[in-house]
Amino acid sequence: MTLRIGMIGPGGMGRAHIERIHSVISGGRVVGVSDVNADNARAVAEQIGGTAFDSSTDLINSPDIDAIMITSHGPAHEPDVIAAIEAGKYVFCEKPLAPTAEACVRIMEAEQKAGRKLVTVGFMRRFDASYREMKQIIDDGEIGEPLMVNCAHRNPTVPEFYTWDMAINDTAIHEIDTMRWLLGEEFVSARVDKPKKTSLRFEHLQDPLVLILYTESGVRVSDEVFVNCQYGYDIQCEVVAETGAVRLSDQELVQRADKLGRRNRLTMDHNQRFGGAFVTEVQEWITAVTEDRHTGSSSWDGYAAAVVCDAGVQALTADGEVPISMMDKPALYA
Ligand SMILES: NC(=O)c1ccc[n+]([C@@H]2O[C@H](COP(=O)([O-])OP(=O)(O)OC[C@H]3O[C@@H](n4cnc5c(N)ncnc54)[C@H](O)[C@@H]3O)[C@@H](O)[C@H]2O)c1
Ligand SMILES: O[C@H]1[C@H](O)[C@@H](O)[C@H](O)[C@@H](O)[C@H]1O
Repeated sequence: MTLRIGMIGPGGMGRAHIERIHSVISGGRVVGVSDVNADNARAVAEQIGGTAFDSSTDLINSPDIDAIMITSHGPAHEPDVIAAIEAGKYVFCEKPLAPTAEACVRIMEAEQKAGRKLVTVGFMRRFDASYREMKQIIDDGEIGEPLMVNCAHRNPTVPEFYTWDMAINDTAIHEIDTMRWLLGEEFVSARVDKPKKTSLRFEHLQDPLVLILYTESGVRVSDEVFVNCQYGYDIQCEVVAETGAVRLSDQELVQRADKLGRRNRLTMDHNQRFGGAFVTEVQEWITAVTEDRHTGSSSWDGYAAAVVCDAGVQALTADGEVPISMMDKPALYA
C-alpha cells in the first residue's frame, strides 16, 4: 500500500520533504497540496502530478488523502493540526507545533478527545545517527551521569524577517527538544547571556546569544545561538559527564588533505547537515502510519518545547533566571 499524503504549505521545507519521499523513502507519495499562495500550490501539484486543493480543510477532509504533512509557517499550524485530528488522520507537523504553549495545549485537548496520539512533531535531530549514538552511550551508563552540555547552533545568515525572539523559538528550539530527549529530563529555568553583537547582522537582532537552561537534576545546558556566523551551518554538542565526555564529531562531508592541511568541507544548511535524519524521520513516520501507530515526538513534546521557548523569550528581556513550569503530563502521553 502507498500512503497518500496531503501537504499543507509546500515551501522550502515541504519541497525538500517531497523530494525525499519521492526519491529515497518508500511507502508514501505526496498526492495533494494546498497553500495560501494558490500559484505555489498549483506549481507543486503540477510537478508531482497531484491535486492542488483550494483550502487546507478540503485537503484534510478529502477521502483521497490518508495522512497530512504540515510544512506551513509555525503560526499557521494550529488550526490545521486540530482539523487533521478531528478528521482522525495522522499528521506530521514541522517544528514548532505551534508558537505558544497555550496553542499546544489546545492541540493536546483535541488529541485527548480523539483518544489516540495522531500528531508527530518534526524534531528531526532525534533521528540523527550521531545524536542517537551519544544517547546510547549516555543511556548505557558508559560515561556516568551527565553534568553539563555545551551546544552551539550556528547558521551562515538569516533573512531580515527573522525577529529577535526567533533565536529562541525558531532556532534554539532544536536544542531544547534534543536535550529533553537526550537527558530524559525537563528544564526548570532559563537565562539568556548577551555577548558583543556581530556587526554582520540586522540591527534588530541580538546575535550571538547564549541560552542557559537548568534541568530538574541540575544539569546545565548552554546553547550558543549565532545565526550570522557567515562560514557554515555548524552544530556542536558536547555532554560532559562524571567519568567521560561525548561530543558530536566534525560534520560528515568529505575531508580533504592537501598542502594547506587536512580539513572538512562544512555543511551550509539544515538539509545538508540533517539530510540523513530527515530521511529516517519521515521514513519512520510513513512506516508507522501505514501500520496505524504513532511515532516520533508527540504533541506533549511540542508543548514542552513551547513552554521552554516562552521562558527563553522572556529571559531575553528579564534580569537573571526565568522559572519554567509545566502542566502535569496527560495520561495519553505517559
Ligand atoms: N526541521 C528543520 O530543520 C526546519 C528547517 C526549515 C524550516 N522548518 C520549519 O518548516 C516550516 C516551513 O518553513 P519553510 O522554511 O519551508 O518556509 P517557507 O516560507 O519556505 O514555506 C512555507 C509555505 O507555507 C505557506 N503557508 C504559509 N501560511 C500558510 C497557511 N496558513 N496555509 C497554507 N500554507 C501556508 C507559504 O505560502 C509557503 O509556501 C516552519 O514551521 C519552519 O520552522 C523546519
Ligand atoms: O527554521 C530553521 C531551521 O529550523 C533550521 O534547522 C535552524 O538551523 C534555523 O535556525 C531555523 O531558522
